[in-house]
Amino acid sequence: MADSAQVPTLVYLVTGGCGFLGEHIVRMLLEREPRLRELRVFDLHLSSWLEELKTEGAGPVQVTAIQGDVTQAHEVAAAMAGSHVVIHTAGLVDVFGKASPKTIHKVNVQGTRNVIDACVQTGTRFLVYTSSMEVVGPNTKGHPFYRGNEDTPYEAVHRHPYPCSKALAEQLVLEANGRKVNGGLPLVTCALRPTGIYGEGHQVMRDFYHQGLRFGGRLFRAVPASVEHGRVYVGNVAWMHVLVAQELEQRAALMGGQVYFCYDKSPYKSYEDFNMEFLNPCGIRLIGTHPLLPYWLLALLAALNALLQWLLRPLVLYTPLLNPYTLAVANTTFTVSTNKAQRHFGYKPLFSWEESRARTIHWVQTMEGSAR
Ligand SMILES: NC(=O)c1ccc[n+]([C@@H]2O[C@H](COP(=O)([O-])OP(=O)(O)OC[C@H]3O[C@@H](n4cnc5c(N)ncnc54)[C@H](O)[C@@H]3O)[C@@H](O)[C@H]2O)c1
Ligand SMILES: CC(C)CCC[C@@H](C)[C@H]1CC[C@H]2[C@@H]3[C@H](O)C=C4C[C@@H](O)CC[C@]4(C)[C@H]3CC[C@]12C
Repeated sequence: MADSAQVPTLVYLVTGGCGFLGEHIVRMLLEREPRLRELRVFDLHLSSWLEELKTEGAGPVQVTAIQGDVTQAHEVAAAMAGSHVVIHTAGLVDVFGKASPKTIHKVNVQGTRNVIDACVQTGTRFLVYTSSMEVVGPNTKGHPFYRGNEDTPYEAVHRHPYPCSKALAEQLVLEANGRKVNGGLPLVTCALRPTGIYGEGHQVMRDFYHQGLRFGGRLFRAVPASVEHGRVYVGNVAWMHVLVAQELEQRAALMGGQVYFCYDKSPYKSYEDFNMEFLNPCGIRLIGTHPLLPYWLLALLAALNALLQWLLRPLVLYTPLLNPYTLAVANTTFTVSTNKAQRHFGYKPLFSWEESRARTIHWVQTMEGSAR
């Protein structure tokens, strides 16, 4: 990337730019990448805020909305032609059985292969991939990963289609580092592994909030408070993506082919206790200091849900929050403690915990159908 502090020259492409994380990345790039000339937002479904951004919020940057499908190689290549950096965040995030394993594989693995091939074909040299903590774990054996880092040994065993697909896609991205792109220069790739992302726009938080409202302002504890679940604020995840994209050229030898957990100062808590940091100030209480139902009963209910999903599939899509996989993830300690991103590219969280919390609470309070 040419050093062009005065004249913006860079063209970025963000796949999945209309999603929860994608929107934050798009807005962060517009705020924090002064070298940006054009920002291409590629997504299967284009959002209405993009139109507003194009007319009002983008300043001198040209924002180009591209409705497209990452599973279609020609669409990806056409969108990518002439871009310098790709942030590939599009993905099918499904742990509830909404999509078939085949579709998850197609979008997450074949889609990523198409992005890599398009880089090679069009001469795009820098690729940042949104991976996931799930590439590591929790594993199917329920082993805890307690404040581990990128080098912590852990038996990564995947069976669920989502983590399987993310692990395969990440591997493709890392293996592609150094591949020659059109023009003869090497591709530089990097993968970011967020833990559970929270913040403005988080669908699962929205679901828990509405469930709490339906139960008269109450949620019932299902996971022991002692199980730690890693969480990271969406603004900090977006900032990490932008920083990696900015630093990849200068630090290609160090950063190329590397993985980084996404982290910030969010506290270590159980999944439910963490959610209560936001839902409590919005009028929702978590009932019980211990899970109200014993684990064996929850496991039975989860298995029953899985059976019902299978039986009902020909008639209706039954996708409850509780299934054997979500129960296992929520009940297994998985937290991260690392400074690799700081050492390699100077990352520091842009948002403090207090700010992340305040922004998320404000979003819940102003959500459609909220109690206020
Ligand atoms: N949400 C989390 O907690 C979390 C944690 C770790 C990693 N991730 C990863 O972050 C990325 C973004 O996740 P998110 O939570 O913002 O999900 P999201 O569903 O809100 O966003 C994904 C976006 O990708 C788009 N997309 C899906 N299929 C597509 C296709 N075939 N072609 C083009 N676009 C397509 C969707 O329309 C959507 O806008 C994913 O790759 C996910 O695996 C998410
Ligand atoms: C016992 C149940 C009632 C609790 C249900 C909570 C469950 C829906 C939550 C718990 C943990 C959540 C996952 C976790 O934060 C990390 C990720 C990684 C990311 O790549 C995709 C989302 C995912 C799987 C979260 C999904 C929702 C989970 C399972």
